Amino acid sequence: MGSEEHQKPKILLLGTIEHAHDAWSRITSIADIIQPTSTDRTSFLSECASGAFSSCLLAYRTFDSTTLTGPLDQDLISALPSSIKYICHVGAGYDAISIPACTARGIRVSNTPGAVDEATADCALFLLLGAMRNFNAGMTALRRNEWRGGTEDQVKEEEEEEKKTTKKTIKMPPLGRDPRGKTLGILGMGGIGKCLARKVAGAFGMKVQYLNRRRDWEGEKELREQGSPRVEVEWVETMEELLGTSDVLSLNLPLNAETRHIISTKEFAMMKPGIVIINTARGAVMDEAALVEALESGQVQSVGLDVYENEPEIHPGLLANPNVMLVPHMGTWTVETETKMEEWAISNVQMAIEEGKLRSIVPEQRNMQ
Ligand SMILES: O=C(O)C(=O)CO
Repeated sequence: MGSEEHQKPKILLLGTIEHAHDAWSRITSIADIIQPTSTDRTSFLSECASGAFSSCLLAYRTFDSTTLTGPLDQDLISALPSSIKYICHVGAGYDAISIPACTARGIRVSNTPGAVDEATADCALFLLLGAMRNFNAGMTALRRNEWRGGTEDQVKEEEEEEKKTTKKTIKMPPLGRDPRGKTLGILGMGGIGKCLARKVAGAFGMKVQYLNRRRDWEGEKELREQGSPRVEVEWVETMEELLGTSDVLSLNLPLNAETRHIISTKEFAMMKPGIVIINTARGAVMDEAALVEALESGQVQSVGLDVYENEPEIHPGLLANPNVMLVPHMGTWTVETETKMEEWAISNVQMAIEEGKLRSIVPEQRNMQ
């Protein structure tokens, strides 16, 4: 036997292993790890051209490694050595990777779908309640040393004044709305959407309806049979119906060429006036400039956002609006979930090395498995 046959496969590590060290140690025992020395896209492309990664079988990448490589678009995929056969992404959303470019080069891509569901749905729940109850306006007033929009003394003074007259002078955030009995419309009924449906029905007593590319009969049955209390979800056939009859809209669909700006001026006009919108998917599924206008006109009452069109930049119209609750992309930001995501991605690496296939290949490539 030649010595080549005993060589371990090489793995290109884009990003770092933060949590799943035990799982990663299984990989380091069966593969050699190559890490780039470059610090930006230009030098990364030069490093690719220098042959530094030649003979790597697979690339493991984190969401944050985009700051090094930029998006894994056509140019970057073409720069990778032809030995790369798999890209194992840590995260559910893989919009930073051009799947057509990978498919054309025979590169199979995996993501970590189920691992993110609970934490992302919890984040949506937080944003939903915060946006419905106008908590952001009250919380930011407090940080300005104001009590619900005025100093405590001012408020007391104004209360005294109010007793003498019938004049209402106390500055308060507008009254919020209770979620109970309201209708949540979910756009995109995947794992996160279903998890959210279960949570809002159980915790808040909300009604749930959804729009998806296809009606998910199996998912509806699961929700009915496993939900506690029973979760009855209604399927709606059109965007008009979803937007026109939902009190709250949650965006839970992946970002791709078809879903970019799926919510824009025309869709805002179809919405029930005063709707509340939650986005934990990707910023660019909604047209941010159009959202700012819809908030200013009052067509949209309030929003809760975890994701933005040009992260880490946020539209100034969103930052300035007290009816906007903002979280800096922290949907999966928990020890348990980040660990689970890394472990899931590592299980894809292990399967690729040992069995030549992926545990969770992206849906567009199912026929390549
Ligand atoms: O899993 C994802 O796609 C995320 O955005 C987590 O940060």
